Amino acid sequence: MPAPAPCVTESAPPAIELSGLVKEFRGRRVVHELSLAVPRGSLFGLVGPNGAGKTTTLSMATGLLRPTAGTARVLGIDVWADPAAAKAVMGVSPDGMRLFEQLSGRELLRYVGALRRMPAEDVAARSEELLAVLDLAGDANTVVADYSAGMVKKISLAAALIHAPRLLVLDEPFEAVDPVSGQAIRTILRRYVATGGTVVMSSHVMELVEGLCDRVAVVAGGRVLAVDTVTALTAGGSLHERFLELVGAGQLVADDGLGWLGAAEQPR
Ligand SMILES: Nc1ncnc2c1ncn2[C@@H]1O[C@H](COP(=O)(O)OP(=O)(O)OP(=O)(O)O)[C@@H](O)[C@H]1O
Repeated sequence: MPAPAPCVTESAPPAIELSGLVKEFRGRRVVHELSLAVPRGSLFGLVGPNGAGKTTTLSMATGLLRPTAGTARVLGIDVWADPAAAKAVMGVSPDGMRLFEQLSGRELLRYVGALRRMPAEDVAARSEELLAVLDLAGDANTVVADYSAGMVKKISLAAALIHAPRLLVLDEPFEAVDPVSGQAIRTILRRYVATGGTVVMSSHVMELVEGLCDRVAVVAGGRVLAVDTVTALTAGGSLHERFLELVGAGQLVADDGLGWLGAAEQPR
């Protein structure tokens, strides 16, 4: 697997530094002056309920969505002032981003490698290795349009990794991925961080974040409710419990809610 270039120094700026990020869609504010620092070398989880602003925040942090206000820096580079430099040090797997679907998985990786101006022989070797570890070798010549949702997630991760970036930003990387591939991805991410990389990933699966990540931020309503090490945040409980405490039980169905949804006799 390609290892990220080592870059860790005491005084180095954080892997991601978001300051006062705001996003408004047609006047509706969905991210509210959000500030967050992700230390280098972390495996950082971003969790929050549906509509919390995770994808919007990650999109602003990676140069995919222009903030209404605020700044985003990756490894010290201002994403919106110097997007080319910022994108060169990042690998991004956005949620729902359309890939070049008429290319096969192998062609897509070669294309991404060429866009990254990598030597063709490196791209070829890394592509085959990534396809193998992600269990896509048998479908390497299938067009991405014919991939399942889980296969699309995996080829998108491979495309994000191919240039051995120093920072990986992954929106729901495990969604729709089978357990065997999930295990392979966990191993890849742990090894990547152990060799100097930083991962920021969003997920809805608390157990996954608790078992994999070392730091976590809980986001709701476009604001950071808590950010800490997983150990500190879950002290005395699980991330699942802590998440429900932080986000509130307002989203839960009241005991007497949906009373009509049951095995009651249906009217004839
Ligand atoms: N292009 C858009 N136009 C208008 N509103 C948007 C747009 N994209 C996102 N939103 C709104 O911004 C809010 C945050 O959405 P976002 O997709 O960032 O949440 P999320 O935390 O990633 O949710 P999920 O866990 O469901 O994927 C939601 O209220 C959503 O409706």
